[in-house]
Amino acid sequence: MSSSLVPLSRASRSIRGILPSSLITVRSIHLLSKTGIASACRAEASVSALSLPSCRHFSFTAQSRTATATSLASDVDDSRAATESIEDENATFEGFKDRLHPAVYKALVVKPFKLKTPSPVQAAVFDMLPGIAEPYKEGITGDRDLLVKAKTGTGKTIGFLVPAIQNRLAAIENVGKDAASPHERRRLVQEYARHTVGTLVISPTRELATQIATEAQKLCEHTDLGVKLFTGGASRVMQLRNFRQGTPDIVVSTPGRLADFLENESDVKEALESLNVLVLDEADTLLHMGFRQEIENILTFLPDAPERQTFMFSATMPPAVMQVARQALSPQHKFLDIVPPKDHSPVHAHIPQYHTLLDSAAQQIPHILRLIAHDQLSNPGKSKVIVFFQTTKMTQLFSTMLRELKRETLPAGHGSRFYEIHSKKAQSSRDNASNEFRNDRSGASVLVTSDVSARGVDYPGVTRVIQVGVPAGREQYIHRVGRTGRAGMSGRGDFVLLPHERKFISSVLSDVPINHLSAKELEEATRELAAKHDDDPKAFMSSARSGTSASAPARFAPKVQNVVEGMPQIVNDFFDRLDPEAVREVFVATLGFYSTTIDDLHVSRGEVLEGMREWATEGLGLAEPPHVSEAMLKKIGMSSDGEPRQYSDRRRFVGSRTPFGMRSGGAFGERSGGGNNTRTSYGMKRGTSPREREWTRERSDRRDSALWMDRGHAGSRR
Ligand SMILES: Nc1ncnc2c1ncn2[C@@H]1O[C@H](COP(=O)(O)OP(=O)(O)OP(=O)(O)O)[C@@H](O)[C@H]1O
Repeated sequence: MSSSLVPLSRASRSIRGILPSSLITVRSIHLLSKTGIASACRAEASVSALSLPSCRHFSFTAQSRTATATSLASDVDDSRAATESIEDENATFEGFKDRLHPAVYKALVVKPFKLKTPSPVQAAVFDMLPGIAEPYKEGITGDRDLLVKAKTGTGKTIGFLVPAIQNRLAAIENVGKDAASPHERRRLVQEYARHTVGTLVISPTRELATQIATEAQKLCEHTDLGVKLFTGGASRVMQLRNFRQGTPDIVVSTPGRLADFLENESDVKEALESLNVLVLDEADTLLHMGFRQEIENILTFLPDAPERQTFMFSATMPPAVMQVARQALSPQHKFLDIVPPKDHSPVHAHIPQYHTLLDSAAQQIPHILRLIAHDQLSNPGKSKVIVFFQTTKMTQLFSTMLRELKRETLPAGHGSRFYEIHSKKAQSSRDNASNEFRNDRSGASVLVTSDVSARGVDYPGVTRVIQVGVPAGREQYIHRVGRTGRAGMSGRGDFVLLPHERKFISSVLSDVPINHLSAKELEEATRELAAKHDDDPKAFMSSARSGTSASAPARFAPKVQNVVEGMPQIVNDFFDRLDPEAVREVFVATLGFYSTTIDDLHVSRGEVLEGMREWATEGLGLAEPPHVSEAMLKKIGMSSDGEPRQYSDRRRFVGSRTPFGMRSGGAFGERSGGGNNTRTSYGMKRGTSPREREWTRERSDRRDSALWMDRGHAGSRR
């Protein structure tokens, strides 16, 4: 965002934003009171029998039953830092009844949430109520800003929304206390509520912003408060109209759309000038390079501390970002680290994690399919898998391939439902996919996605997260795994690495409890489960029928063993239908990705390039590795001096049919240059996917080719 966004009148103002650390002295130490910690820990006691439909047991592991309050000054004066842990005791929301506003309490406990027990992070925050939700008034002091680190899926959203909502309710209550008449007071309250924003929540992705706004709306159900959502990719006009109707008590936004409105819409700008509470969710992402400048600029439009309270929440807080975070908070802020003192892993111990280092890229697709098959067999009628890929292009290609292959390679076959989310999709299509996956009850669903789904997004009941290839850093790995095992439920993480990515585990994830699983072990485990199914399909599927998640569980093939055994051949035969040009696009995009993560790989650029060449030939059956000019390699930071090796082996798959480098026509405008991949056929040669075959037949039947062209292209436009 350009610096012109900074209003001139405010440009010279002292911004409690991102200032050089030397300009701010961390001078206060604030610890949670003993009672505070005690009740935080009480809340973490064996919590169960919650009535959330998706969450039968919200029980935290023994290791996670300790709240830690650490002074922000600990690096300044270690002797004054403190860590306390208190024994578990049972706790319920009832215990916080006198601290929660009756309307908020009702939303949490009665309807719509029907929760029984606060999570550790919620208990720690609620224990600071009502003080933490006190609106600003002259002379107010105390620990009003919060920096909170708590594991993924532990209810941070409610943790920050409750004090934010209570702050707004209290602020409205304070308006017009000295008014001459009740009528005058009503007028003042209306005026205030209509023209000021109480809380602004900034979130890095549209999906997450939408989810937070929904959660806020539910929490406000028994109040008159209004929730407004600003996100890119949706109609500006509609969002502004919505903002101007009712009251903007809580505004949830992504940074880009917010900056746009602040710059161009004076009423939005003015309403935010008297903001009470700012929440940065996924704070480390927002304060990291990609968003930092935009956030800095947004901060210039908001009041400074202490008028503005700031809450920052995340599951991860790398030291460098922590420094920046501290500078964006008031000196009197509190740091809640809801991670047990000896548990340095930000991932729950109850989520078993496995990594597989593939011997060859040829194993990649079979291994991914086997992991999905293994999940369907391990969780019959309840399988819900998320597969993460490194880039949008890679996500598009694998989404196509997995959909095309599902019928013949997965136990639930055609009944397996696939969803696709990435930034090249139109927002409406992203929203639909997100909602449908969230509500999917097929018991055999798979979301294929890029990192737009890595953080914060809550899909209850995800049984497994599969990460294909190294992510963009340690934090991203943690957040991706955090899409499973949420709210105390079980889950599993699998991480699939190509040979050139082998050093990532030891160099980046050394403190994460991650087990090795060989491709062979998975193969055997899947085979065993398939045999068990085939022995007695009825008994095997009985858990699916008794399970609560699937409404009509997808049925398995009668002989799952045949499916499992036949999969490698089906995959090999499939390569013939792949469009080499699409593989080349993915190849280039992935090299670009590696150029930004090369330090985490601890291998040379030459080795990565070689590894990707093998991926294209061994893994995806190209006759030869894609040609990328030296100039292009230089441009994307992946230039290599090494000689490429000779490729001969897997030419049989495509080489004879489609000369490398020749486009074969492409599928419905969904080719290079991006565009919105609303079709499922990215990466397929024309006429090779069932749907395309069908459409191609249709086309030849019709004389009106123009009509066909319209149909073919319509879906790929935004
Ligand atoms: N006290 C509670 N009891 C039971 N379930 C809860 C409770 N609080 C929140 N949940 C549920 O737990 C799930 C995870 O909550 P939420 O998305 O807020 O987690 P988070 O900590 O923000 O995760 P992430 O770090 O991934 O953003 C949601 O489905 C939410 O409705």
